Amino acid sequence: MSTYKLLLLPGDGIGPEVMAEVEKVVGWLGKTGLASFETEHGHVGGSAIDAHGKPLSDETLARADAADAILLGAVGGPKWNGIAYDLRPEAGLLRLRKDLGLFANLRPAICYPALADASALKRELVEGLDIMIVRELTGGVYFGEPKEITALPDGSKRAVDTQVYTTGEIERIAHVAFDLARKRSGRVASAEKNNVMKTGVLWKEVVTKVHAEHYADVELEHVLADNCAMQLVRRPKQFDVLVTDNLFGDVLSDVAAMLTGSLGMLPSASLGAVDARGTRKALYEPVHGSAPDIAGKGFANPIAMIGSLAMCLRYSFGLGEAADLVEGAITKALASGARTRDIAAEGQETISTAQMGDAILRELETARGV
Ligand SMILES: NC(=O)c1ccc[n+]([C@@H]2O[C@H](COP(=O)([O-])OP(=O)(O)OC[C@H]3O[C@@H](n4cnc5c(N)ncnc54)[C@H](O)[C@@H]3O)[C@@H](O)[C@H]2O)c1
Ligand SMILES: CC(C)[C@H](C(=O)O)[C@@H](O)C(=O)O
Ligand SMILES: [Mg+2]
Repeated sequence: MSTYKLLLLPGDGIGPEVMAEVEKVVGWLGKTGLASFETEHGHVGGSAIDAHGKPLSDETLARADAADAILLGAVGGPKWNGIAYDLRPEAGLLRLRKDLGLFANLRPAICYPALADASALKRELVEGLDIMIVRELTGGVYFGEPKEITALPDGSKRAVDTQVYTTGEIERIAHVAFDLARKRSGRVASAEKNNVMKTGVLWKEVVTKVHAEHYADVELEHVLADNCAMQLVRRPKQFDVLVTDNLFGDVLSDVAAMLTGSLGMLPSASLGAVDARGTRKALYEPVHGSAPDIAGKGFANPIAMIGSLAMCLRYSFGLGEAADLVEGAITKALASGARTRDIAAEGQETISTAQMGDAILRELETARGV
């Protein structure tokens, strides 16, 4: 069996707390022989600023580049609020995404059966919900130049962010979305704002062309991003694969999270292009952030982080059965009533981050007959 090199970057706030639970699962997979890992740890974000004076050291970037996959907790927090823009914790994560070419961010929003009543919406609107948001991750307004704040003669300031997309950037994310749709329900919705943005005009044009030339068997719908946000809340099950740009994808995935019960439920995979050897760079992280409001209290939900490991098993290592096992254990732990605070109904008993990790481990052991 291959041994996979995993770089663990816990980061800040609740990042290390949820990473500790994923490490239990990584250890269990190794012990049972379902997968073999060599793990190493590194710093990113605020923890890297504290350790090396910058949010991502060249050495950590080199180790990330050499790893078979990266698991990341979360970055950021009030401790680093006053720091210069390019040195903030979030800049470390953005550099990792950009320098490793992780352009395709998959953010599945699945409503687990036991959580249909924990959703922000009525049960019938979310029961069976399974949306795959495909977010472009290395372009758009996050990286476009110029990006600056300049002083004006009257003493006030002018801030500029630039949204840029090229045909090639849109084509490759469109292919990811259409290929995924073929394995799912065969439907793609593409969200942009071609009514006010040139990048939206190009986005729609390129997605339409890729569809016509290669994916006539897939159903394509174009939707304006603001309407898309509303539709996600009005009738979310109309969507299957939802492809969109970097900024809209960031916002729409947080909206989708609340359909599943909590931001603590959404995992993600950030994938690069497939190389000649058939491998690709990949980073797996929860959609949520460092949650400073609950950090250190021991009640963060580790499911988004553990679900991100399941995505890693599936997308980086082709270990679909192990991924199913982990996702099945999450489903069963929830079905047995395990609830961190964010997904508990009023009056329902809650458990800690570590107890949720243990509940998932117990279900893994039961499933393997250990
Ligand atoms: N990928 C990342 O590392 C990432 C993602 C988003 C935000 N951030 C950063 O995190 C910091 C805090 O941002 P924020 O507060 O706007 O967003 P956040 O995602 O950290 O938290 C938003 C809300 O969701 C709750 N929440 C998040 N994850 C949870 C979990 N696993 N279990 C239970 N509750 C959870 C938090 O308690 C908070 O109330 C900022 O510095 C931001 O830039 C980082
Ligand atoms: C922390 C921040 C840079 C990041 C983003 O905006 O992409 C986060 O919100 C996310 O969703 O991963
Ligand atoms: Mg976000």
